[in-house]
Amino acid sequence: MIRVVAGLIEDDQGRLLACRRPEGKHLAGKWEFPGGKIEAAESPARALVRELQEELGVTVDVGKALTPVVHDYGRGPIELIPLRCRIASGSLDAREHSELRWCTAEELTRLDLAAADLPILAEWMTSESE
Ligand SMILES: Nc1nc2c([nH]c(=O)n2[C@@H]2O[C@H](COP(=O)(O)OP(=O)(O)OP(=O)(O)O)[C@@H](O)[C@H]2O)c(=O)[nH]1
Repeated sequence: MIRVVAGLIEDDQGRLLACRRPEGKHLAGKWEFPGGKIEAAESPARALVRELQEELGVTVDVGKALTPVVHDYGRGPIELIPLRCRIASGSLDAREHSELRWCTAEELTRLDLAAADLPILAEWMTSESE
């Protein structure tokens, strides 16, 4: 199964960073939490640090994991592993997304999120902030 890590990046106001998938990719136009495929022999946390450096130009401190979600968009199952994190250094640069947006919980519920992210958002909304 393809394993994918997704970063729940929180700011000081308790908002999360949502990222919009660009045209030409699977799920174009949908919003997601930034991250990507975990490479062989790589931990989810290590993969998240690498992916967020590549796609957003930031270094993150990785926190707690939420419950992984298995989802199939019709191309085979993926396991999406959510990790809470915070930006430690760097400034955000949308290198692989069409748009970045800091969102409150209420704003996130109104975004057109990728289906696999919906249970993750629901769990995040009921969890205490670290
Ligand atoms: N990064 C990321 N991927 C997600 C999320 N939710 C979700 O369903 N995915 C799916 O996980 C897969 C891996 O994401 P990716 O960003 O590394 O892959 P990709 O689009 O570059 O490659 P692909 O088009 O071959 O799948 C994609 O099919 C993507 O749609 C999410 O919140 N973050």
